[in-house]
Amino acid sequence: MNEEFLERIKSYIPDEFDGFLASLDKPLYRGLRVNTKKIDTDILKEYMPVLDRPSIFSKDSFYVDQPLGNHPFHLSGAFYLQEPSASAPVEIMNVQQDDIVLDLCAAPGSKSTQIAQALGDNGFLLSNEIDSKRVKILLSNMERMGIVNMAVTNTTPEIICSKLQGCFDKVLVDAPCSGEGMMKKHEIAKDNWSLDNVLFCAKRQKDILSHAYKALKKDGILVYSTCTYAKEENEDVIEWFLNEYKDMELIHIDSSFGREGFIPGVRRIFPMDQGEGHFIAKLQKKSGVDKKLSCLRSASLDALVTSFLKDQIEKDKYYFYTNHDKVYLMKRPFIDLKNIKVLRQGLYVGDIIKKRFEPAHAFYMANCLNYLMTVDVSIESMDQFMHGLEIEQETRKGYVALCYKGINFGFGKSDGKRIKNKIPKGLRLMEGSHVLKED
Ligand SMILES: C[S@@+](CC[C@H](N)C(=O)[O-])C[C@H]1O[C@@H](n2cnc3c(N)ncnc32)[C@H](O)[C@@H]1O
Repeated sequence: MNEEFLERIKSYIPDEFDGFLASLDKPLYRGLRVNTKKIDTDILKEYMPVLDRPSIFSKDSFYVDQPLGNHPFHLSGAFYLQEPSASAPVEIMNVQQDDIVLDLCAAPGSKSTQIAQALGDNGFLLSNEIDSKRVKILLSNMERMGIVNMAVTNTTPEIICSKLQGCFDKVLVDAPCSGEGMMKKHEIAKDNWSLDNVLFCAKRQKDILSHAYKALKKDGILVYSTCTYAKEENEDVIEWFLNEYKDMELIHIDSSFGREGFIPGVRRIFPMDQGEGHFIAKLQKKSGVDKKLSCLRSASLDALVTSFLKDQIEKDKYYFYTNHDKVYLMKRPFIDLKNIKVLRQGLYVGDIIKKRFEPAHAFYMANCLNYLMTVDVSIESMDQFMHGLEIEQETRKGYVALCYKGINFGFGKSDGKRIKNKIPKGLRLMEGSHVLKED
């Protein structure tokens, strides 16, 4: 471990330095957060007795020890694997059902999916990620979790915030940082630590915050978080921000977890606080404008699409958007995002291909649509399906949503006796890897 880094930590917490050192040899804290958009937490607890240690950082979250990537409820998006303290920033944000939220540094999406599950039918989340590879992972996590009222964009904070000035009730800046709280996870970070990198990150964080400021509406809330301990990237950035933007006010965080940071009101989580480490500050913008996002009219649909939708969901409840034969759906009007690089807005319903409509996997991942045709399968059939195989099951002919214990994990096309596999190749399990049997 880098000596200079350790000396700095010692200067921050001299009385607890030994505890900090001891924490580095302990296993990582692991956790999961229930996706309450897909399953009720009490029901999931019944199915998964392993969920017996609630997280101290947010409701619907638990400490877990074992790897659960192939658990049927993970594959179906009923939970998200998230280090427990990483859920604290969104808990502190206190998202309301109708909020319009911007997550400015969003990939891979642990906090975006957490924000989305707190929003109601009128709420909207814009998840932006600057990195063109990471944004694809973000989108696939949003799809797996079945998020409907959202957009995933791939641009800079400067572009997104200047085009949508004064539009957001809440903005999350979960900033790129030197990642000191991740050193246990990434061995490489231990050797790569340098003060130059800390200072480089601090400069970038200030830049991102100055853009985030523009996106906030009057009275809007900004949550700033990092997973690093460096004061230069945490308290110093917030002091700079408050000094630079006089209408920003620090809101005192008074949570039951973590501890007060090195300026009053901000929160720090050290590994001795039952999570790997985070810094959180909450601020409110006291002046400025309050603009509404400009909305689009719901698209009129081709007859092919209408007849597909009538067969699958109660179509009249939703708003639609079409682009080059692709169809998307939301529970609220679509947003005008012209001149912004958008990967997705809304739930991808499918494509018109020649004279037929081909549904998309994403469409069948949102449990909240109340699909008219679902089929619940055994864990063995789910395993077969996740390997791209057909399954034998009597159902009505046509497209069916496939569920495990009522939670959607994909779809297939049935001839009445067999269901043809429609799980995208990239999501299938590899040979030798299997859907976990529940404990
Ligand atoms: C700490 S991670 C975000 C984690 C995410 N919020 C989550 O909970 O899953 C920071 C993200 O900021 C992105 N990033 C890097 N440089 C950036 C910049 N200059 N502006 C905005 N985002 C940047 C990184 O690609 C990375 O995905």
